[in-house]
Amino acid sequence: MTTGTNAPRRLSIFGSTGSIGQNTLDVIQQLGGRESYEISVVTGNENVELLAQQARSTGARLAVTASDSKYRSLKAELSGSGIAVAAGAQGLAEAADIEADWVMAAIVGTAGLVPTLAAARKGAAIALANKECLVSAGDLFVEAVLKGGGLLIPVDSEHSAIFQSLDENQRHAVERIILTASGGPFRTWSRAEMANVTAATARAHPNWSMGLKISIGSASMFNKALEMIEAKHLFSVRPDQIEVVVHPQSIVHSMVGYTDGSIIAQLGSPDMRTAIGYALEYPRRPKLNVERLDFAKLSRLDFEAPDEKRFPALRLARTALERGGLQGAIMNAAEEVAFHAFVDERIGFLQMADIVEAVMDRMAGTGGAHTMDDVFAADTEARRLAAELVALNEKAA
Ligand SMILES: NC(=O)C1=CN([C@@H]2O[C@H](COP(=O)(O)OP(=O)(O)OC[C@H]3O[C@@H](n4cnc5c(N)ncnc54)[C@H](OP(=O)(O)O)[C@@H]3O)[C@@H](O)[C@H]2O)C=CC1
Ligand SMILES: CC(=O)[C@@H](O)[C@H](O)COP(=O)(O)O
Ligand SMILES: [Mn+2]
Repeated sequence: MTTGTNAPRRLSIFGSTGSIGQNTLDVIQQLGGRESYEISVVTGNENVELLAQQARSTGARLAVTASDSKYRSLKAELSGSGIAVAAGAQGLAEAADIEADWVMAAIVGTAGLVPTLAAARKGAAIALANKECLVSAGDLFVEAVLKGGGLLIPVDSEHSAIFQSLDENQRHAVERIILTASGGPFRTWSRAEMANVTAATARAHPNWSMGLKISIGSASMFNKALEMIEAKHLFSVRPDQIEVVVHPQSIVHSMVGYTDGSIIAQLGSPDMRTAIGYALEYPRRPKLNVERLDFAKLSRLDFEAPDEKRFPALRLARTALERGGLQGAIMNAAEEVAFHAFVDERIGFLQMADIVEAVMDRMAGTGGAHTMDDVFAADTEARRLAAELVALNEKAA
């Protein structure tokens, strides 16, 4: 995990062109940029102009686009730079293979699983923004990190908050973890009002500026559903120890409840750079230029119970946690298909949960998650079933 006494740490940013990726590069810049760190790899997908710009400004050794069809334009953008270029699944495998001490896992969706797993197996410290890795591969992913000898440092704001609030010496006294949820743009809306919303409305998060998938997930609360499962694997807690509370201001990022009744929370402005900086410099805290909370100006902090009738995703997460095995992989895969179908206007907003639930129920008898092949097979079958349901829905409409 270290390169030697004085050598700069080598960092790879998977998903550097996205919201988390750009925030990561901002944090790296704030903390000294090329004077402090060496950038091994930057990866993106469609946005090769930005990727090339990032590769040049960071002096990365390798730039990878996940899209085979973008290889030539990335190559052209970086001609004469001396930066190696690769593409597709092979390119992502190369990205994971290059020596790195720390990897930001910020590719969106299940596409992030294979390269992140490969980097974990090589022993890099994994700063995990991509929650889908853990929801899908769960304990197998954690095992790979442990076997690789690296660290797993949560970046998701709630899990970073819990990580920061968990005292390892008090582990035995952890009673519950409390995930905060903003409630998204439809927090107060009825199901009838949500029925016809568009992706443009659903993606408008009240507090955070994020990529499309997670923003839609906040609106449907599937983001919180994924986070419940992510929490189980990160913190080895029982499902009944995981609570969700709606907190519309997104100032309290999450909390840990202890057996003496104490609650330890982490608070801050809704800015992912704090969690990213914490993961980058862990166990030290860096000095970051992010907005400071002014308690005199915060008029109020509200908390309310989540409504699982209006937001069934939370109930589905409980079901997945209770059923265990491959249900996380199944829920994750079906949700990804349903998300794309909603964005493509093939299904309505409320149908996302209907489809995920139907796929989970149909696959409730699937065996355990013993190997990664089990995970990939469950993922494939869940996607097939979800796609079938999307098509059926279109026919009926
Ligand atoms: N945004 C946030 O504040 C938070 C995000 N997260 C998690 O972090 C992850 C990233 O989120 P976010 O930054 O918002 O997402 P974005 O959509 O903003 O960025 C996604 C990144 O993944 C790349 N990408 C897209 N499709 C593929 C693919 N098939 N293969 C490889 N790379 C691909 C994109 O490339 P390109 O843009 O070039 O097409 C981009 O670099 C998600 O798992 C999310 O849940 C967690 C907490 C907060
Ligand atoms: C920044 C972050 O971690 C997101 O997951 C964010 O918290 C989404 O908020 P909600 O899902 O609570 O709306
Ligand atoms: Mn989160």
